[in-house]
Amino acid sequence: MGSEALVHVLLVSFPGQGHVNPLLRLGKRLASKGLLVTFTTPESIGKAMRKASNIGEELSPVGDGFIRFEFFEDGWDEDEIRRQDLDQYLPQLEKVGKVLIPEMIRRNAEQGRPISCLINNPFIPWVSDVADSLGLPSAMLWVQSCACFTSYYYYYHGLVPFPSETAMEIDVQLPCMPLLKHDEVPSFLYPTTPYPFLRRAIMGQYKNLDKPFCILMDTFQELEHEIIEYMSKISPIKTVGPLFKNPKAPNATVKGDFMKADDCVGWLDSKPASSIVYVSFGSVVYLKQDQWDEIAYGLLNSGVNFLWVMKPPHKDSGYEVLKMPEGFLEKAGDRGKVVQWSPQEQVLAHPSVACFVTHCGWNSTMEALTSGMPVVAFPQWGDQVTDAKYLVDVFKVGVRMCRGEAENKLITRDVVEQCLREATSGPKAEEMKQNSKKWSAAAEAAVAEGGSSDRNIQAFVDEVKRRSLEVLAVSGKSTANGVAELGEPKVNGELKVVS
Ligand SMILES: O=c1c(-c2ccc(O)cc2)coc2cc(O[C@@H]3O[C@H](CO)[C@@H](O)[C@H](O)[C@H]3O)cc(O)c12
Ligand SMILES: O=c1ccn([C@@H]2O[C@H](COP(=O)(O)OP(=O)(O)O)[C@@H](O)[C@H]2O)c(=O)[nH]1
Repeated sequence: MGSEALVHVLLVSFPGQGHVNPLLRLGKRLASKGLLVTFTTPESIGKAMRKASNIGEELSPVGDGFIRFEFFEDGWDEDEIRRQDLDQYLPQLEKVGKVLIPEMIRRNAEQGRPISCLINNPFIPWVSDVADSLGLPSAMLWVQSCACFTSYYYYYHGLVPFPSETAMEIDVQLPCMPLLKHDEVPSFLYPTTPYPFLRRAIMGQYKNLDKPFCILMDTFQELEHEIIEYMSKISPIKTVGPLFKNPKAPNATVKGDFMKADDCVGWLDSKPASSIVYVSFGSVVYLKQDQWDEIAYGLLNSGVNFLWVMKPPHKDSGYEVLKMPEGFLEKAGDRGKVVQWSPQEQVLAHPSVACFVTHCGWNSTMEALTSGMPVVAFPQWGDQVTDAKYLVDVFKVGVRMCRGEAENKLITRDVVEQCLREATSGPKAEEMKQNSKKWSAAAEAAVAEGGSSDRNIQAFVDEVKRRSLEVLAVSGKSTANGVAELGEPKVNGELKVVS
């Protein structure tokens, strides 16, 4: 391969699955447009990613560019339980990151790969400070909906009243959004949330919101049209989603799963079209045993086929390990399959799958919409309750099975059964399927060449390239042509291209 010069961006991710997936997908998108991308996150997760996904030391070609990985130590022992406490872990990440990320940047420059831009996702806002201190531009990838971005923005700036100790049940009206009932507002904002540390983590990002020159979002103009237009006037947002659709680089090439997906495609293949209900609550939500049992019986009683993800709890989470009800697997027989982790993108794209019982995390929401998959909404907390509202009432692709953990209500097997029936057969199911197909087509168009998200990505890449010349001119450390020299394998092997 001949010598090539590529602009180099560094992506710094918070170590959560729902954060890594969209940032890595953005990395692949940027690489496919001809950038060199280095993806970094703490080694604790790096280890899991290397084991579960096909990640090595090498540079992987993606479209016109490349992606590579470097991990950094978070300074704690492998089995440190304080990682479970974000109020302790986030300051620790900031402390070490502010030293190690500049070192990583320096090392890359010395090796002929000067970095021109930093991109982070929420919970690690100090990445913009690192960029500032080195005279580099930074951008942030927001990994939830624009509606949630707006909700947090209005809360942070105190622009409208939100539920408070004195008025818990007030509804919230934000511009260009449907009226949110008190329990449809992102639940970290309730005064009584059991997760105030997640509110603090998100608010930390808003404190630094003026630093990134651009806020990329994993949504698309046609999906949240009015609110995107409105917020664009207030904040430098650019919609680039759905990131998981990458026409130029199939996702299978580089993945960031923390757990190896169980093989279930053969089983899906063996079932009739639209006969399976896929059930998954993402990577962090963990239900209680009594609720788990009701879902199990609801699945049995409804007569559907099902693929159910039962992930093990994190060893330090304090969650009790869930069990299937006595005799459940025997009764289900070949009608059901239970896995620890699924290849969700493949599952949602599979013709045997009829609908998705989801916790409505934003990644799952975008993946379902893009795959044309109707949903049964089972939100628990955070942005999930707002996403459920949109899936059911705005996008009209879902039936609601619950309103969230705050409701503190056991959803019985009868309700589960009724929702599954409604989502898989009859006029409502048909209508949801049609709407899903419409969103899937709109999503495809947004990421296709010349579509709204594709144009935004291209504009972002052009801007990064433009700024990279400024950065290198100022730093005076430019290589002959102002960008990283690639292609000639270096003696230390760092830049060896494997194909
Ligand atoms: O990984 C975490 C951690 C965590 C804690 C300790 C530690 O050492 C490492 C990680 C804490 O809260 C989370 C919250 C999340 O909410 C999820 O965040 C997504 C992206 O914002 C949304 O789309 C979903 O709806 C929402 O459920 C997703 C996560 O991945 C995490
Ligand atoms: O069995 C599973 C469950 C989840 N996911 C992926 O994990 C991510 C979960 O993100 P989401 O925002 O939906 O939820 P979170 O885990 O952050 O609550 C999504 O990209 C899913 O496709 C997966 O690949 N296999």
